[in-house]
Amino acid sequence: MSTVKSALTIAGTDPTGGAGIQADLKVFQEREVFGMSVVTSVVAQNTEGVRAVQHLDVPFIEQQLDAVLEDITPDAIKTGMIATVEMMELIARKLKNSSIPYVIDPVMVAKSGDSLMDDTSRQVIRETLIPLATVVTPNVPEAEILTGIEIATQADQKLAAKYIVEELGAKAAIVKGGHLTGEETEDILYTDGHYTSYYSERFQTKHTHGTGCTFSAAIAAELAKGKSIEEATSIGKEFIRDAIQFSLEIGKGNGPTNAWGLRLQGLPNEGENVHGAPIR
Ligand SMILES: Nc1ncnc2c1ncn2[C@@H]1O[C@H](COP(=O)(O)OP(=O)(O)O)[C@@H](O)[C@H]1O
Ligand SMILES: Cc1ncc(COP(=O)(O)O)c(N)n1
Repeated sequence: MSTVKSALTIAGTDPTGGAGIQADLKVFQEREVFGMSVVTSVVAQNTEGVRAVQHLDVPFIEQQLDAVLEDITPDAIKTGMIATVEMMELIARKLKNSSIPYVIDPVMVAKSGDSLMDDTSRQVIRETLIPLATVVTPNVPEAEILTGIEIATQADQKLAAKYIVEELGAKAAIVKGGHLTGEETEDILYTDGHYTSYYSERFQTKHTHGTGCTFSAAIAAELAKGKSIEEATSIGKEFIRDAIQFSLEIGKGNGPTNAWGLRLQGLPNEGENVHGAPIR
């Protein structure tokens, strides 16, 4: 029996590699979890914005899902961009009786401001997918849409996280604080009647393309390894912190997070490479 853990992402694409499926797979690899993917929508986007979107036919998404699930049982599943009600219904049907840890990043709008989910789907995700989730990881605007609560403070973040669990039926919710202000970022987890805050310094950088994808994929990878929700969130927070600290100046717009940031934590001394070996 293989002891290798695997994780499946069901999401949209980013041909520049910074967000969506491509980002998720890089994170899974970094966390040493075997990454698998089912594409929902193909997105013509880059670090500057979204140019066009093509949704795949739902029966074809189902064929991809069946091809994976009839062969390999993932140890965790993550969904990202699920743009239509029909896609949500399909995924809900497939995951209804599953006990596989399931992370929902309820992707609604790209960093560039382009919409990745239509208005009806923003409401329907509350009834179809959220109740099946082990963890939901909304940013502030997404949490506002899911809960109807305006979020400006830590107390509002808490209310929203609790609402997603107690009213919408997820096992846990993390309302992320990236869109708020302050010297620190605070992400607030609510599960089993308790709140836990996860902090990091706030980096002054515009290179934050794919932060949400990176964070939720790291959490999914850790859940795949059997970590608790709290442990997985803690590792996810460390992972995204370093991925943002060492984010990449690639492209003309908002550059991507760096999935190998964690490996650069101890910056090399001058004249050494990142592994401490002398540069010749
Ligand atoms: N400038 C920043 N410095 C440090 N961490 C950040 C920064 N911006 C976002 N984060 C963190 O990245 C993760 C995703 O952030 P957020 O911007 O809230 O969501 P999204 O990427 O989905 O819009 C969270 O853990 C958040 O706290
Ligand atoms: C296919 C896809 N999924 C998600 C995002 C969100 O990215 P971000 O994490 O920057 O909000 C994106 N731009 N494209």
